[in-house]
Amino acid sequence: MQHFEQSVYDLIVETSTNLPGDVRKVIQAAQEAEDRATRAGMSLSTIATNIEMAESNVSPICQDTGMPTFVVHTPVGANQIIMKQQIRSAIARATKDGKLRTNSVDSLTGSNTGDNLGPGTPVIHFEQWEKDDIDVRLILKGGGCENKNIQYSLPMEIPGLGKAGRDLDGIRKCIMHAVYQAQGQGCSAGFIGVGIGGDRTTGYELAKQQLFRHTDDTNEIGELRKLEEYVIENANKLGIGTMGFGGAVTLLGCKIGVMNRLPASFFVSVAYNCWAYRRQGVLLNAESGEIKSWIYPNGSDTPMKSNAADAAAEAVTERAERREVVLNTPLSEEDVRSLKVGDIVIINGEMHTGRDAIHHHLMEHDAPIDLNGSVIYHCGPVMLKDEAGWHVKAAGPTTSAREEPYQGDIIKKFGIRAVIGKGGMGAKTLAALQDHGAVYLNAIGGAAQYYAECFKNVNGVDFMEFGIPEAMWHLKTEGFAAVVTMDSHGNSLHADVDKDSFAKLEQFKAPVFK
Ligand SMILES: O=C(O)C[C@H](O)C(=O)O
Ligand code: SF4
Repeated sequence: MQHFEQSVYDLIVETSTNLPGDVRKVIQAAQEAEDRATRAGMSLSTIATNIEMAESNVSPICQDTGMPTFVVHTPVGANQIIMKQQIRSAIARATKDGKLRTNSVDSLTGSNTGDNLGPGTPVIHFEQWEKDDIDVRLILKGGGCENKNIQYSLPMEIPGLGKAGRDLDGIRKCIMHAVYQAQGQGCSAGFIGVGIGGDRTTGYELAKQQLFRHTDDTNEIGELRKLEEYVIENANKLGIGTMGFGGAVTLLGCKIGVMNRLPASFFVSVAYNCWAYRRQGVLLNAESGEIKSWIYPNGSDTPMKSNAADAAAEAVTERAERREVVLNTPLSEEDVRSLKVGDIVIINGEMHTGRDAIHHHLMEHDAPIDLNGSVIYHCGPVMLKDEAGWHVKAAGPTTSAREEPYQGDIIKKFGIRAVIGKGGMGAKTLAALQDHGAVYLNAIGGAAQYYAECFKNVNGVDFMEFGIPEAMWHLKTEGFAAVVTMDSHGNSLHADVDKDSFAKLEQFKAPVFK
């Protein structure tokens, strides 16, 4: 077993940096289905470029490298204690090498362990089997999409869809609602795993297990296969689209499993996974721990299409239809008041990251720097330090909705002019944008390599005590492009898409599976 740790390390790196071939194919099909000249089409092109960049940089596809979750099948008698130790050391090494973000946080103190090890992290499930080899599978599922998991307890009344009973049609309603409620916040277009039955814990486990299925497999249970097909076809009629920008592709995959339940309980548990659907696996020789084969198709065999001629034609169409505005920081009130939903903004100058801990902190304290006219980026990057200083290794946006309780007050208190994030914000922030003169810009979630390239220098950092993802990084920025989705005139693309998709959801009220 002298190679076991190295094999697990290779699995971690591959999972974090090279999206598997079956997932790539589904994303390519989405690119073909979506009109390239729309915001959703453009976002999918950016996603495709990001996938390629991550592979060639051998760097994380998304900066949120998730909760590392291993499922290990071993021959009877294999030493699981040693395997666990080696998995943990492979995790720590991959973190040190910048292949994983420091993602393990003490829930009471908020302190980051710095090596992805701690109570409950990583998650390792062992199972024995009759075979001679060891099968190790890993999924890296990020926090934003994890927050969009949802569990239903039937029978219940589902918003927009009415009564959902303890039958296939009730399950159908739960799943349709699960896709609706995620909107763009879990970095749609996404994949869902559904667990029918079990208790609250095993139901979710079953849902997550579905995410280990191959994208093109077929469900052995006839009625579940039909339900999977129904959901894929109809969830895509909700019009939520990539990043919640509206569009033809909202859901990329749906896998449903079933287990027994207690007479009193009927849970439908849904695990939502973003497009950055990072899961891989290896079959290992149980003697040496060497890799015999990979379980899912290798990403490198499915290059993402980036047709230069198409892209150029697209850019011309784009320019004709949409305004592109270049802004240098600090921004003035006049700069941001002139922006409208749909405009593309290119930012140059200094930008500051700020997410959960910083927003909470700034409510009661002063900022370490002058934030007048500033741009705040909701982002928890992957950073590495060498002799030359800090470097940005991955830096896509995080879900902005979590800052909704603070954002409006923070904008006014410090004179912030632009907030960049993903998934949009609510009514309180929209009102503050209008009052104060500020704008919300939506970046493409998960496109961590694409945005990391825009950061030319790390000018400084504050609040390192909050850990790398939560610290306030001051970054010299060139050519950071994002779309105005909430402006200072009371318009919100997010509110519009939500309202629109809810009206569409209501059309799925009538029974389908009797
Ligand atoms: O933590 C992050 O960087 C992002 C998170 O996965 C999110 O989707 O909000
Ligand atoms: S930022 Fe988006 S792509 Fe990355 S883990 Fe979160 S939900 Fe997934």
